[in-house]
This record gives sequence, structure tokens and C-alpha cells, in this order.
Amino acid sequence: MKSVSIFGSTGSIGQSTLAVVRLHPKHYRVQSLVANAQVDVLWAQIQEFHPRTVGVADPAAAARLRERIAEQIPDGALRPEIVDQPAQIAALAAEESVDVVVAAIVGVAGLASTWAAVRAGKQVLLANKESLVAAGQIMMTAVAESGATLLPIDSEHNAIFQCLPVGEQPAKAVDKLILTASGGPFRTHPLERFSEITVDEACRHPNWSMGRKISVDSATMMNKGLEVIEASWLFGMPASRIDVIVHPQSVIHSMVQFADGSVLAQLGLPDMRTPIAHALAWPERIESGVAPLDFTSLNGLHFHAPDCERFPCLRLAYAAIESGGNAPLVLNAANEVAVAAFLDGRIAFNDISRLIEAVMNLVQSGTRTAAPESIEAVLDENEWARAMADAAVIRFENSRG
Ligand SMILES: NC(=O)C1=CN([C@@H]2O[C@H](COP(=O)(O)OP(=O)(O)OC[C@H]3O[C@@H](n4cnc5c(N)ncnc54)[C@H](OP(=O)(O)O)[C@@H]3O)[C@@H](O)[C@H]2O)C=CC1
Ligand SMILES: CC(=O)[C@@H](O)[C@H](O)COP(=O)(O)O
Ligand SMILES: [Mn+2]
Repeated sequence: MKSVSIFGSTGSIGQSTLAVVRLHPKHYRVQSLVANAQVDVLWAQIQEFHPRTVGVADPAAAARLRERIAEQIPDGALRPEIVDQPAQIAALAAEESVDVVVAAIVGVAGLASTWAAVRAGKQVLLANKESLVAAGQIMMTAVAESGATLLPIDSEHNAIFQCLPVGEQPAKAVDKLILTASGGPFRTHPLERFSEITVDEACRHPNWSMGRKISVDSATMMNKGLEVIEASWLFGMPASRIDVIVHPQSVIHSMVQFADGSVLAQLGLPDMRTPIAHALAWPERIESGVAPLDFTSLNGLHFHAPDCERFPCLRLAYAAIESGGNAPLVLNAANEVAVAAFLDGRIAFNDISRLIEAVMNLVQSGTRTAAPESIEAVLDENEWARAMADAAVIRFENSRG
């Protein structure tokens, strides 16, 4: 029996993880659940999975959950402990009795708990790509030092992990990693109408059901840019050997091209329960609840090169990794601020890439470009970059009138 703690349990990845756990009650037990504010969802998860501890980042939501527990779970019955201080929440990832930590908080908000899990040498199922983009070198060094096992559940990286030779990372004789991209909802949308794109349209991914931030990232293709950086750290591969190919069906989740001309691919329905089940059970295999592919019903698999004119975020991400230093961190921070501003109706869809580029240019023309050397410095640098992006949002709002 493995004990699993899920950071971001109320989100899309968190709920898919619990759907897999639900299928295997004899193999997995839930130790801790962590979320921000969705008390109703947390309450339902508590009743079903009986975690020992629940971390709630929003103190007002934590108070509501404590009240609900006091009212509904009788005195003397087993009540979960509720913690709401950032340090207490991160510490849940390092508890001795935890075997597996699922890192599925969205954004750099997930860094502290992912870091705690890595430092404690846990088996970490990584969805929270932003942590690796912001703190890749520090994180990978800590993985090597602590003996943590970092298993990617981001679908592309999980696919590559499945295609690479066992126990060989970085793998020998690999020419290229090929990340597939759906192209998002605006792959063929008229470019001159990008400024009118609504939040609902941007959040409607053609193939995957996901949280709002990553859905917008897919729509700008920044998601793929973040994934190139994520792949580079996970697999020790320079960005020059990581290609992106648009594959609108999202059936091939990524590929590895070897020196002898072989290309290995991992295929499956676009459902995150597959990579999550793969990583939960690794190196074994378990059922995920996902149906196998019906090849006869596939209407062709198509591929084309990405268009960086249409999706400048992909170009900006390659430029950030090429620049190195704090550029990937700044890219990520500016993207988090820009996406939140778009979701709040403050900037237009096509302002997202413009705003990120403006912040990147500002940083590149200054003197503060080195990579931070500790997690504390990463968090400071992230706040600094966010403040610059916040100021850019105000400039963009003012220029719109
Ligand atoms: N969804 C997907 O299919 C995929 C997602 N990913 C990555 O996984 C991560 C999660 O994505 P997704 O599940 O879609 O996102 P969601 O928005 O659906 O869920 C985010 C989760 O994080 C929680 N959360 C947000 N802020 C905090 C905080 N400060 N402290 C604690 N918990 C917090 C939310 O809690 P609450 O609900 O209470 O707000 C929620 O549980 C992202 O990094 C994304 O890029 C990677 C591949 C695929
Ligand atoms: C499910 C998953 O891993 C997402 O990152 C997904 O890949 C998004 O799709 P695109 O970014 O390719 O549109
Ligand atoms: Mn992905």
C-alpha cells in the first residue's frame, strides 16, 4: 500500500489522480490533500478518501472547512487536521509516511511543496511544470542529491519517459525529442481576429479538459514553450534537440528519434488518467479507467510545423532557454501575470505575448539577468519579475483607454 499526497487535489490533475486512486483502494491510500479555496470539492474528497491532513492555502476557506468538519463529523470520529500556513502546507510533502507526492498546484505557487518533496527524496509525480521552468537547475541538482524520483505526468514528458530506454537518462543515441502540440483552439483562427478572442473561447481546448491557466497557455502555445524548457531539464537535452510538431488530434503524445532513424512514440486517448496511472504504478502498470485507442475510428493523424508568427510565445520560450540565466523564470512569471490579466478581462488575448516580450526585453536590457542560486532567491526573483509584469499590465490597460 503506497501513501499518496496530492497538491492541487481540487484541480483537473488532482481530480484525475483521485479517479485513478479510486480504482485501486488496496494499493493507494490518501495521506494529504492540498488546495487553495474550493471548500465544497475538498469536503467531498475528505468524505470519500479520508485524508489525515488537508492543506488549504486560503485562510478564509480553511476556516470554512474547519467549521464544516466540526458540524458534520461527530466528536470522537476521525477528523482530518486542517493546516493553512504556507510552511505547514509545504511540510506535508516531506512527511516521512508519504511515499508519493503529486505536484499539481498551478504555477509557481506549487514550487515550495514540490521543492519540499524533492528535498525529502520522495517519488514526485510532476504536473507543475512552472516549478521546473523557474528553478530547473536547482531542482534537478536537488533530485540528484536527495535521490528523489521525478516522474513526469505532463502527457508529452510522460510519453518521452515511456519511450526512452529504462535507466538511461540522459539517454544515449537519442537524436531528438519531438514534442507534439495540438495547436490549441486557434490553430486556424483568422489572425486578424485574435484581439477579439474571449476567455471562454480560449479555455475551450479542442482535445483536453484542463484548468483555465494551462488552457490559455495551450491557446497561445506558451504551454509548448514551457514544455520545451521542462523537457530540457527532465531529460538533460539542449533545446536545439527538442522539436515541436503540431499534431491536431493529440493521439501521439510525443516521440523520441534515435540515431539509427527509429522513432518511438506513445499513443493513447487524450486523458490524463493514463500518464497519471503510468507514473503512480511505475515501474509496474495498472488500469487507469481509460479506454484503449480504437484505430479504425481514427480519422487520420496529421502533422505540420508550428507557426511562430501566429504563436509568438513559442519563439519567446526558445529565446528564453537560449538566453539562460533568469530568462526562463522571467518568461514564466510574465506569462502567469499576463494570463491572469487576460482571464480577468484586463488585457486582450494577443496582448499576452506582447506583454511577455516587453518584460523579457526590459530584463535583457538590464543587469539583473543571472539565474538565482537558491529556492529563496528564485521566489524573490519571481516576485520581482511579477512586479514588472504587473506594471506592464497597467501600461497595456492605459494604452487601450
Ligand atoms: N490539466 C491538465 O491536463 C494538465 C495540467 N498540467 C499542469 O498541472 C498543473 C495543474 O493544472 P490543472 O490541474 O489544470 O489546474 P487547475 O486550475 O485545474 O487546478 C489547480 C489546483 O491548484 C490549487 N491551487 C492553486 N493555487 C494554490 C495555492 N496557492 N496553494 C495550494 N493550492 C493551490 C487549486 O486549488 P483550488 O481549486 O482550491 O483553487 C487546484 O487544486 C499546472 O501546472 C499545469 O500546467 C500539466 C499537464 C496537463
Ligand atoms: C494534457 C497535457 O499534457 C497538456 O499540456 C496538453 O498537452 C495541452 O495541449 P497542447 O498544449 O498541445 O495544446
Ligand atoms: Mn502537456
